[in-house]
Amino acid sequence: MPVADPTTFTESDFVVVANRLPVDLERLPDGTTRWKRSPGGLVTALEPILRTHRGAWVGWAGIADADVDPLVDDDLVMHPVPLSAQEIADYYEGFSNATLWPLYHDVIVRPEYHREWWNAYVEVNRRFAEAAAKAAAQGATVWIQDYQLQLVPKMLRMLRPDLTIGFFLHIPFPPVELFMQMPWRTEIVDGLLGADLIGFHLPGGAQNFLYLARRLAGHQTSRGNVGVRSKLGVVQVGFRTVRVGAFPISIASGELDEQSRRKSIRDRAKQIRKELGNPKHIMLGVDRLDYTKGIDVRLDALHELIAEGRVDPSQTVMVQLATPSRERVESYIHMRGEIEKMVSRINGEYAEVGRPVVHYIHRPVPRDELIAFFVAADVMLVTPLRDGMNLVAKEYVACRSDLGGALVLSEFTGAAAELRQAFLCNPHDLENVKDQMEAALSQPREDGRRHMRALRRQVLTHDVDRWARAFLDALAHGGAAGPALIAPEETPEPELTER
Ligand SMILES: Nc1nc2c(ncn2[C@@H]2O[C@H](COP(=O)(O)OP(=O)(O)O)[C@@H](O)[C@H]2O)c(=O)[nH]1
Ligand SMILES: O=P(O)(O)OC[C@H]1O[C@H](O[C@H]2O[C@H](CO)[C@@H](O)[C@H](O)[C@H]2O)[C@H](O)[C@@H](O)[C@@H]1O
Repeated sequence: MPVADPTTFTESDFVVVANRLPVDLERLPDGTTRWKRSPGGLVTALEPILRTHRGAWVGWAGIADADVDPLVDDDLVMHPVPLSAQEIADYYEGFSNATLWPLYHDVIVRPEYHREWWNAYVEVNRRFAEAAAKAAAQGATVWIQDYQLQLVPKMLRMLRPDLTIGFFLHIPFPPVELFMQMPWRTEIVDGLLGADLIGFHLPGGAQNFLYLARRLAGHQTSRGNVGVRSKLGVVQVGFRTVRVGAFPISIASGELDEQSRRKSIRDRAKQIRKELGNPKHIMLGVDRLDYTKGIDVRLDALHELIAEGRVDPSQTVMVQLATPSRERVESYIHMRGEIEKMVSRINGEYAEVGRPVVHYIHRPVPRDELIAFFVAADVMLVTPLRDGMNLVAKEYVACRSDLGGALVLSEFTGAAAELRQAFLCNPHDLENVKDQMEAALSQPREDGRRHMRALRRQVLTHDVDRWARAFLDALAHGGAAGPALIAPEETPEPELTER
């Protein structure tokens, strides 16, 4: 990737600010470095958008103390924000991923609250705000992403009042009772309110935030429910109007549909089936190795289904692709051990030599290989205990132009609100997960085609471009409250502004 001369940069009219750049710098054992694609759905979703907008991306390069100049790749300008090893420990692994991540994912793991982590979070958010202020042209639009950067909207507004500022949260915004645990709860709500528009995946997250803006921060807010890509909520912050809305993210579904039809991918899918021993059923899981994803849930369910004779281990294989993630955070280390024990246990009890029941891969696989797995899989298992959206579920559907396959999908994902024809399951109810897995495995072909057709209609008509356009249009047409927003039933209730 070419490294550009920083003196040649002009400031950009459109800037995305995210914890990670779309590429990570990797240090190789011989001391040299190379760039590789960053993990996760945020990068998958935003990279194509930013390339079409010819914008700039401000983010961390993924390793400690990397003092890297701005880079250009195909018209996309990237501004690396350096983090020290201590800041990675306190801001990224600590406050972002051992405080906010578990708190916002229904406290599946107990969040830890440490003042030094918070201090690092404030400090690093300030650095991102300063980098964004430098990258943005006069009057530019700046779109800040996700829970790692919730203080940036307010900090950036103070530095650059000329900017239009959007914020999007990619993970769930928690119920009020949980958010109230946070010792710095008011600072976070105030930080977000620096934006002109705050976006969530689902209306529920937006409602939770509106309540907090009223009860915790003492601002007047609109009444009535927030809609999906419509009917925004309003928070009146002094003379400024902040809008709050629901914008479910998606994928570049048309492009993925096309890629998955390629002969090379179809051939590879057939070869995968052969390499797996031509089983009758292939079940697939694709996740970052994260305790929110419910990988343990699907392994437990498979184990019991085999033990009860409802799944035949000589005819069924499960492939679990688990990308390494946040590997130094204690809860992730623990979970990896548990999952690997479960995989060994199932194989120990039911595999034959040369024929494992569960194939477990703990490293990222190339994109084309992943698409071939989606094409090959008869049943896709997406069983998170909580997930903001889950793009994998949408990717599977986009890859099934053959109308084959079945999707088992947790009700606790954002995607479940849109993919109603999936085999929806409650991951906290193991019997229900087992029933839905069994139903997906034995679904009659014609029913499967009908379900997949409906799922594909949803995913292909609601792609990532539509998501970005809906958010950016709402951001551009902000300003003073529009006529729909000052309707009588949305007049703020004075009594609710009490602390
Ligand atoms: N190329 C590649 N992409 C992966 C792999 N594992 C996961 N992904 C991608 O990472 C993204 C995960 O997004 P999502 O399901 O929303 O979950 P998130 O990890 O919590 O952001 C999807 O676009 C996946 O296709 C892998 O092994 N290789
Ligand atoms: O950057 P990491 O710590 O390695 O984590 C990867 C990303 O994980 C999260 O993704 C979320 O965003 C997806 C797209 O909106 C959504 O589908 C998914 O449900 C979320 O979990 C995280 O929010 C990103 O910031 C991370 O980069």
